[in-house]
Amino acid sequence: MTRLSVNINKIATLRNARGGNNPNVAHVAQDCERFGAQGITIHPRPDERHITRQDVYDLKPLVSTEFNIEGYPDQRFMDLVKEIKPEQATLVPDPPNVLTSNAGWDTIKHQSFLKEIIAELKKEGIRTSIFIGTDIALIEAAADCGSDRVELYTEPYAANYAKNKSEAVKPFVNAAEVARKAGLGLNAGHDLSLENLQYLKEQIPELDEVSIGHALICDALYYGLENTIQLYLRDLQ
Ligand SMILES: CC(=O)[C@@H](O)[C@H](O)COP(=O)(O)O
Ligand SMILES: NCC(=O)COP(=O)(O)O
Repeated sequence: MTRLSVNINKIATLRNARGGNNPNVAHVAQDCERFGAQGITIHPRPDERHITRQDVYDLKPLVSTEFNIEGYPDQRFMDLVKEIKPEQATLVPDPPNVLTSNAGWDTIKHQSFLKEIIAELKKEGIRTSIFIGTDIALIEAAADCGSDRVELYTEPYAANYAKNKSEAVKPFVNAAEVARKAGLGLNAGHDLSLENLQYLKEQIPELDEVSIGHALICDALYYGLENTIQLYLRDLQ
């Protein structure tokens, strides 16, 4: 079964736009779970452009499925994650000012750093995932870092899907095979949508989890949040 983890960053973006508490991020997270989401993902960035530190504390006691916290593992992130103890921490190589995540880790260049971080998180009982591209050597190096899982950065797949979906998915199918052989669990995320999700799942049925935010929240403006979550779950059958 591939779990759908709904990334609620954009709910916080809308809330922050007016400075109040509408939409209520914690209530939306609970509703996402009630509508069938099998996880909640957040990415508390240093500038708090969407998810704030307080949101993380507010969400912790309420998330009843799987809580996945993404971010660059600086001291701020590590202290927060070790205190909150989510089911999963996803390590993302984002610099503070990046518009959105736009690359995976160089797990060869940063191997000693990542090994240390992952050991620290696993000591707390937190499952680890490394956000990564489809480079075979880097995926093998992710296993050497001791990570439980990798999350395939799927923006290149989404960007090329309309042009030629079979070509777009090939690197990801290969990467999934290498991850499996290396004993890594397999997540995927970034720019997944109702256009491209079903084909990805058909080509990589062994996916453990997809985390989806931007497109899903945009779809919810038209279909409603409950219907939208059901549509994404349908595409993961
Ligand atoms: C790691 C990943 O692909 C997403 O969590 C992405 O970081 C979303 O971040 P924004 O919602 O800030 O674009
Ligand atoms: N890890 C990917 C994620 O959480 C959501 O990415 P997106 O769907 O907002 O592009």
